[in-house]
Parts: sequence; structure tokens; C-alpha cells
Amino acid sequence: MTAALLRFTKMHGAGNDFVVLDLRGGAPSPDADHCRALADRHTGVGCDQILTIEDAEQPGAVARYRIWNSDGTPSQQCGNGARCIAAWLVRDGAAGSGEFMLDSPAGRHAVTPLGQGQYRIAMGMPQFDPAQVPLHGFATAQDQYALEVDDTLLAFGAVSMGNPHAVIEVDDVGAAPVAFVGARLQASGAFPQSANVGFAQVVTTDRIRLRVYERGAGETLACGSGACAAAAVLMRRGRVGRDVTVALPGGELRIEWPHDGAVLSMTGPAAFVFEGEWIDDRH
Ligand SMILES: N[C@H](CCC[C@H](N)C(=O)O)C(=O)O
Repeated sequence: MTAALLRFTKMHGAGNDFVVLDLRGGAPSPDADHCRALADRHTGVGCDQILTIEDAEQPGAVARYRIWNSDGTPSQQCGNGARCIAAWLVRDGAAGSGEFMLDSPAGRHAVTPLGQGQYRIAMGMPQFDPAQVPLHGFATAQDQYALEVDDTLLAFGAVSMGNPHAVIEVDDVGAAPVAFVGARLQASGAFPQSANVGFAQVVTTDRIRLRVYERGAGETLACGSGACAAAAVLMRRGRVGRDVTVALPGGELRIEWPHDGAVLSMTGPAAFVFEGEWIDDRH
């Protein structure tokens, strides 16, 4: 059997890295095993997530994108990925340099190219209803939940950006037990679809430090929807203002959420790394 060849683009948004596949025209989507093979940093291309570019299903959007984590599980949103898809479509010529619409499993997003590799994405309205996150065991939205996990009482916020997030406020993200606590909260059963677990430190009222233990990928250098989630939780609690910089290990994002009923916007970088052809000779 001759090996299949697959063209891809390697990109990253603040260090969160992606393999981008152009499936417009109806090429088949990757299955979980395919995603795991592509994402493997030794035997594949290596990435945190695989992103596919597909034909928009509804008129008015330039394209739609879908997301798979490196473990092969799908997601409904990827903020850093959205900026990379936007950059890819601008370079491809499918989108002009002005504002355009882009669809994801989480909805429709206005994209504003800002130049110098910066993009602003309307990420939708944060959803705090536990049923929307989803978060089990709590009937109404709370600014902070308390849960006993492995004999430790954990306090966290919970919000959906289309994908589920838990946000734990800490005094020093550098010292936070990100993998230990992140994995245990994911496995606790409180989040039936698991969750991306953010560890957030309020530096000033307009600056947050953040590390995220992502669902399906572990700790990444940046998580765009995680930055949106952490900012939304801390803004709603009044811990920070409505226009903040989120400093992640891989770079900085700006989050604006004028008020609770508004759409939240994220601004940040998107970078091309290389183009390639994956030789899929899995047997
Ligand atoms: N791990 C996430 C998907 C990627 C999100 C992240 N890379 C971002 O930039 O938002 C999930 O399973 O919901």
C-alpha cells in the first residue's frame, strides 16, 4: 500500500502550536488515530491541536474550522487556533485584509486583522450556567465553587467559551501544581466533558498571569479560550477591570469584555512556522 501524503501548515499562537489542514472542497476529516499520529512530537509532525479549514455551512462566513486535541479528542473552540486560521485565510487570499466572519463549532466569529501578525476575534458570550459548562452538582451559577478533590478542598470558577473551563485563582502561577491539580479536577467527575483547568494570578487590575492544563493536551504554552475564561471569571468577580492583558508562558493576549451581556473579544498573535507534507505510512 503506498503511503498517503498530506499537506499541512505548522502554525502557533503565543506558543500554542497547531497542524493546519485545508479540507475545503470536502476532503475527509482526520479520525482520532490520525490526529494522535500527526500530533506526536517524535514520530509525527508534533502539535497541541490539529485544526481543519472547511467550507462554511452557512452563507456569510469565509470558512469554518474544527479542532482536535493531540490525544485525538475533539473540541468546540480554540482561541489561539482561531487567530491562526484567520491568518491562514488572509495569506491564502480567501479573506481580505478587512473584517470577515469565521465559523467554529462554538458559533460565528467576527475577525479583525490588525497587522503585524495580530488578530482580534469576537469569541462570543461566556456562559456561566453550570448546565452550559457543563458542571455537575451545582444548580445555579456561582462566582466560586468549592469541591473536595482527593481530600483537598478546591475553589474554582467555571465557564464555557464553547468549550469547558475551570479557573483556579492562585497567588503565584509559577508555583502552582498545574499538572497535579489539573488532572485531578478533570478526573473528578464534576465536569462530564472534562475541562481545561486554568491557574490565574491577579497581578494588577489590568494584568493576569495564567497557566492552563488543557483538556486533551496537558499544559500548553498558551490557551486562548482559557485566557478568555480566566478573564471572564475574574472580571465577573470584580477582581480585574474589563480590559486586561493575560500573560501566558508563551505570550500575551488582550481580553476585552465591556459588560456581562457583551461579546468577549480576544486579541493576539498568529505565526506561520513551516509548510510540509506528512507521509502517513502507518500500517
Ligand atoms: N484543549 C481545548 C481545545 C484547545 C483550546 C486552546 N488551545 C485555545 O487556544 O483555546 C479543549 O479540549 O477544549
